[in-house]
Amino acid sequence: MDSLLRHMVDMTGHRDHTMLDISVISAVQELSGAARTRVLTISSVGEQYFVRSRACIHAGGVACPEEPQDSGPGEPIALYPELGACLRRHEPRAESIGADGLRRLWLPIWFGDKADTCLEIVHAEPFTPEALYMVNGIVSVYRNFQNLLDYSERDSLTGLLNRKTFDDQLARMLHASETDATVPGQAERRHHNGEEKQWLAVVDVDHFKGVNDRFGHLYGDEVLILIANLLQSSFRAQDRVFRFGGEEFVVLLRSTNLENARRIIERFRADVESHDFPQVGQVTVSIGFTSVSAADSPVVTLGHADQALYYAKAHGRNRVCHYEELVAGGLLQTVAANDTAEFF
Ligand SMILES: Nc1nc2c(ncn2[C@@H]2O[C@H](COP(=O)(O)OP(=O)(O)OP(=O)(O)O)[C@@H](O)[C@H]2O)c(=O)[nH]1
Repeated sequence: MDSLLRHMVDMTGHRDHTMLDISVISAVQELSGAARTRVLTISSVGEQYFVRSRACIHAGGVACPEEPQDSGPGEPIALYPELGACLRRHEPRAESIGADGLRRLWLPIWFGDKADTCLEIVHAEPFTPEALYMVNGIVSVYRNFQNLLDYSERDSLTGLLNRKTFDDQLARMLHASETDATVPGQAERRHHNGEEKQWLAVVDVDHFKGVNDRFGHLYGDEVLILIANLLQSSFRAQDRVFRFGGEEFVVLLRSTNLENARRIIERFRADVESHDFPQVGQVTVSIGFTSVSAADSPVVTLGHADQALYYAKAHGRNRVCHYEELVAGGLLQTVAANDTAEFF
């Protein structure tokens, strides 16, 4: 019991999803004597579901986060038919015995009818009812605590990440890109497709005050929610989408070349332009984007994207502008920046 309490104290002491993941798999691993425990992210691309390992611990090992690579959304769920059936039927758990004779127990973390996280426990022996009871208890605490963390990290209107989480997510993305650089084959890919970088885009709804003034705040809110949905469906699972407040959104695009970044951002702009917003009709967005480098502070990077955004606003709106291109063309000037502000 001491050990269980110690793990509960550890789990509930974190204010960060990665640390929470690590403490839950450490707890399950130690208390159930598993061969391996993982936290899986479940994502969908179109109609297909995929699983990706987010954190892992082996017997006698140290739990650690697993950074996603850019090779795709993960393994197709078809590789784990029992888990796929469990998710389709909204069941609390699934079990299977692998070719290695080891048992796998999957425990999806359900929030309503959605589960984008799942615990996987690999065990040599069948689970006793006592072990299952304890693991289910840990999973319930994990779910409640994840819910609390989500609540503090997300914008209540759109469900997107909020401004508070931006610096942390940016640092993670830069760290992950450094890790990717050591993956065999990445250097060749860069050589063929142009340099892969991280990108930051600032999205601002055009004439949004007019939407509120003509249709009222409720319809204005609905427009923001629909734009948030379009953002989430336009960008990849590895990218990050934030609402910075008001009608301003920020996207962090992970590891792609300039041509792709421009194409993805432009596609989103066009998606908004062609969307029929109930009652309101057509809405457009202006977007400024820039490359992200570890050498620049988040404030400086945001300042660059903002400069490009204001250029787009001043030159007709409903367009995408690239900061480095505007500077190279003499249309914007870089101004010596410090870490707190940049003026132009
Ligand atoms: N409905 C709604 N409106 C909001 C929210 N947050 C900010 N706003 C409104 O967004 C509007 C932003 O207006 P402005 O900053 O003048 O910009 P704009 O009308 O979009 O014009 P441009 O950006 O120049 O194209 C203001 O009227 C705010 O009151 C929100 O959460 N919901």
